[in-house]
Amino acid sequence: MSRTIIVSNRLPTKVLRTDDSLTFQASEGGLATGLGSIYQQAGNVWVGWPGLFVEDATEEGYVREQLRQDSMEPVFLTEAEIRDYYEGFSNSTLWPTFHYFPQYATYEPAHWAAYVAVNEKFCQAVLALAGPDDTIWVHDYQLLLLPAMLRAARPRATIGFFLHIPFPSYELIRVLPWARELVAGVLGADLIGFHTFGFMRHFLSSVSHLLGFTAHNGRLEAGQRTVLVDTFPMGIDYDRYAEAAASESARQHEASYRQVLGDIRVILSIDRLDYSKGIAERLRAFEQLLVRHPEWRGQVSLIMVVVPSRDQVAQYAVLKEEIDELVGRINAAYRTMRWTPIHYFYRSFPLDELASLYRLAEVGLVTPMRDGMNLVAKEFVATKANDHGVLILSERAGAARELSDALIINPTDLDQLTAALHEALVMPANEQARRMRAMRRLVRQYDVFAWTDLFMSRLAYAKQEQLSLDTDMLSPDLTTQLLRDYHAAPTRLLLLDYDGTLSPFHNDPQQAGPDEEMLLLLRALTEVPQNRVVIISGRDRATLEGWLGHLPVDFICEHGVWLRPAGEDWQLFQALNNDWKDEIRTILDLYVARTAGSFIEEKDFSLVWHFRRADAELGDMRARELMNHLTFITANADLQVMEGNKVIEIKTAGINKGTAAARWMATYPADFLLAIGDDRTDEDTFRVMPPEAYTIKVGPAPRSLARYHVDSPTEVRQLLREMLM
Ligand SMILES: O=P(O)(O)OC[C@H]1O[C@H](O[C@H]2O[C@H](CO)[C@@H](O)[C@H](O)[C@H]2O)[C@H](O)[C@@H](O)[C@@H]1O
Ligand SMILES: O=c1ccn([C@@H]2O[C@H](COP(=O)(O)OP(=O)(O)O)[C@@H](O)[C@H]2O)c(=O)[nH]1
Ligand SMILES: [Mg+2]
Repeated sequence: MSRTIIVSNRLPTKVLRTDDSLTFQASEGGLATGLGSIYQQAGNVWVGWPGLFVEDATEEGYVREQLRQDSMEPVFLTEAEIRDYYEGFSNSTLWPTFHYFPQYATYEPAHWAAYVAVNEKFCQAVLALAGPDDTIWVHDYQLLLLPAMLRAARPRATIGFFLHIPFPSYELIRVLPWARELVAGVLGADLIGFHTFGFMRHFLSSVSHLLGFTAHNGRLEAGQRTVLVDTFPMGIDYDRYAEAAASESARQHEASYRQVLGDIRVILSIDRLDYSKGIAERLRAFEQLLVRHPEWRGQVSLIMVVVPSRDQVAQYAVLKEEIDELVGRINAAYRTMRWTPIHYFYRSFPLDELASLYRLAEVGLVTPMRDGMNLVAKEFVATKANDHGVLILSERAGAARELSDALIINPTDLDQLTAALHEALVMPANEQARRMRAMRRLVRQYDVFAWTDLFMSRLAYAKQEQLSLDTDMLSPDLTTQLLRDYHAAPTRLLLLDYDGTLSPFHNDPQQAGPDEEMLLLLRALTEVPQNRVVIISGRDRATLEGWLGHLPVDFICEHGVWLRPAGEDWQLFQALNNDWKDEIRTILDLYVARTAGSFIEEKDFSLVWHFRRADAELGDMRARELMNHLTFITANADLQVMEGNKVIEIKTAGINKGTAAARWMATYPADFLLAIGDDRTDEDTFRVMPPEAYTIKVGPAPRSLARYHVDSPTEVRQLLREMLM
């Protein structure tokens, strides 16, 4: 049976050492609480760190055994690994960078080395567990390299990746000396998920800048593979929180708190201690509320739960002091014998007590500077069965994309935050109910189970698509077969594309002329009497004639417009007119003016807009725009618009490499047929070839009509050399 292997840095259970014994306790933090509800289904297993340094093999065996009973597989980490990989690279480099606090980031090569090593350790743990049909779902920033590591070991594995924290703008990620490796690591997955479209957009932009891969509609052509990228806002286990809040135990806790508080109204704040959460700013806003609206003194208290987190990381320790100091100062300044402004707890609470706090609170105050999602906001909503209560939510939490009925605030705007607190406290009941009802419906519908289902079904789809369009790599065995057929054939037709096939791409197309090796190879191939060698290219005839005209090869130029069998004169595929050129050239001129680095190439019967030298993203955006523009204009003209590798070409309809290749096969029938090409326009050639022909796609994107693919022109030349041996 196939199952899902969940992999994350932290297991949903953490093991604590108290005096002489070990205790097993639920982990805090959104990832563990969110996914904690689902991993035990259907034989799934969760791989991660149990939060404990084991003392010896016996203890390790014991913990492993205990966790296995709950479908967890521990990855034990040493103190040095936790220092350098977890506190170091994960939480002192990646976390601050991804949350837009680059001033807190450190860049330590030793931390990077540990990060690589621990990702490798996780990889080994997963490989030891995963069968070929299992689905592997990797979570979060601590394991960015893991998808590619797994892919290298298991090329056909089904791998999903989800990032729980923001993905920042390229301008932040580019600062990291390891930016390329990190992004490439994630691309080992078949599907990559983010909480919001904003994070996804930043990721795609970084991939394009760092690795040169572009995406259309969330489909990223990444080297040999297609990777799907999409947004999946994570939900909570709604029923679990709603039930916990309705439980007898939560009611009792609430009643006992109420007894102590009297009729004081409660604002609630819950987070891990983290500078991304805006805790200090929240305290200042509460203080300002007491200053600007003294009527709330003695009436309203802030209950603030701060869960200890990453306390070995310097910035967290600094923040702890700041919060302690602020709370102390505010309480000292305003408290009375019967009223405490801030009830501050620096520890974690079990679910039933947490639920009673949610019940107690009229206002949920969630004000992170940056947050991937923020599940506390959703939990607060889930517990409000009576639709009474107001959520104040930072516009920079992922949750704000969904919970638009909250009071949405900018957490750096202290005045706005203060005003929102006041507004929440005076909001009429019917308005509270209207907002809360809408939010509750959403949180209930898109719960963590819906989230998992959406991700998993999309992952299955990604995999299926990947497999169905897979073109086989031209393996040594297949090469042997090809050579055998070639040598056995009395006549052979070899259709060779030029750019990207015989010759690697060059920034200036006019610099991509043949080198000595290519000329010798082509000459040698034509000297074999059984061979007919055809250069089938999109290029203009003058250029190709200048480069290769002295060789006895056939030419098919301008995508089939101009033809020249070896030793004969140039001829047109059919009579053509050029009346359309002026109008289209005017449009292309506009795109050249608006896209620095792009230019127009004019051929006898076509016009080409090149954007290889433009900024990758801008070029891509303009290309979309131009395609739309041209589709509209060429609809009634007898023209076709073709997208190639960083080019858009406009020419007379009905002629392409395929029509020309078909004419060649009819005119010069051969027993052995070979077509090699790298571009979308070469797909026209592949399409007309009979099934027994050898068709080979060159370069990254493996989705092709060709039967086989090779990596680059280097392999093409190698193959041609072998044909001569
Ligand atoms: O494992 P820790 O270092 O103790 O940190 C706890 C977790 O914090 C982060 O949670 C994130 O995931 C939530 C669910 O998607 C999301 O709501 C929140 O905005 C994120 O910050 C972190 O991403 C996890 O890996 C940690 O385990
Ligand atoms: O005493 C506590 C306080 C909080 N939480 C949980 O910790 C999670 C915090 O997740 P969130 O997405 O809000 O932020 P993160 O800590 O993941 O950045 C929520 O599910 C809370 O219910 C908890 O288990 N015990
Ligand atoms: Mg080409």
